[in-house]
Amino acid sequence: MIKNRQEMVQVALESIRKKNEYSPKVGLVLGSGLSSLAEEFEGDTIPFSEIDGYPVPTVTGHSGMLRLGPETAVMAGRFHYYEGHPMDTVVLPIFLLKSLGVQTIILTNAAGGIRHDLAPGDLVLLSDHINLLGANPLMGPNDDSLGPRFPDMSEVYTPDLRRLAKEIDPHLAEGVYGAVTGPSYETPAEIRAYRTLGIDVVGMSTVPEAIAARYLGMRVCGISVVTNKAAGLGQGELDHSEVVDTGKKAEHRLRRLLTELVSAVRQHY
Ligand SMILES: O=P(O)(O)O[C@@H]1C[C@H](O)[C@@H](CO)O1
Ligand SMILES: Nc1nc2[nH]cnc2c(=O)[nH]1
Repeated sequence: MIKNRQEMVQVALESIRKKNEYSPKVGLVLGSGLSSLAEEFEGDTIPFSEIDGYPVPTVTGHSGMLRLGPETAVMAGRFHYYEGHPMDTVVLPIFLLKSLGVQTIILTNAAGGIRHDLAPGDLVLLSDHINLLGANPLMGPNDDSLGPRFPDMSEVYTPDLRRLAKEIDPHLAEGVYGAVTGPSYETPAEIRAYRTLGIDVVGMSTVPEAIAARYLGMRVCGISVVTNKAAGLGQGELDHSEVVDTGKKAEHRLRRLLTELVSAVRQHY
């Protein structure tokens, strides 16, 4: 299994290296409705379809391209467990970013707000997460040259990065992200249960990526865009097209946060 993943990384890396040789230190993954933020960052645009062995996103709002430049590598789109991908594929972008030279990763997503003070359009800086996916991307044989068999997860979201983000946007909310498989949204009863667990925002991604990134020794920052109140807390039914639309509307505030955070990271490390 591990061999497969490392082979996939190698194949993908070789096809990217035919296009450019940049080794940026900062990586970003853009969630639902956030793909156009990639244009904020300098680099060559490489469609996922031109990266050998790389899947193409099947979800609206994930454009499916890598923007690779001297300072940043931006994945506009990601692979979700609910799309039917094995965990190795879900975290392939993280292993690939690591092999490109990335040391700090900023993971973004669209999420449902569970905590009462969170409204659509709000940004939430992740302080921690709860993995309800029933799977972990590090299961299977371990390659000790990449990371430890039992990696510590007591500080997944690097405190220093959270401090930098709060300096840029002092009103930024903080909260715990809960990852579920989806693709069905939650029932109101599930949301009440998740609240008692301490989950502030709920989504279908990010956690496997964060686990893989910490395993690989990267600094990790997580940012959720609250695209809707979670099931039973708002009005009406949940709909992915609204998730994408609200994600796009939050782009302005997120754009400033991401661009300033990237420059702060470059100065800081
Ligand atoms: O990739 P993210 O986590 O931003 O996408 C969220 C979770 C589902 O893929 C989708 C549900 O609307 O948005
Ligand atoms: N699981 C889940 N994912 C989301 N992504 C955006 N909104 C939601 C939500 O309410 N629940």
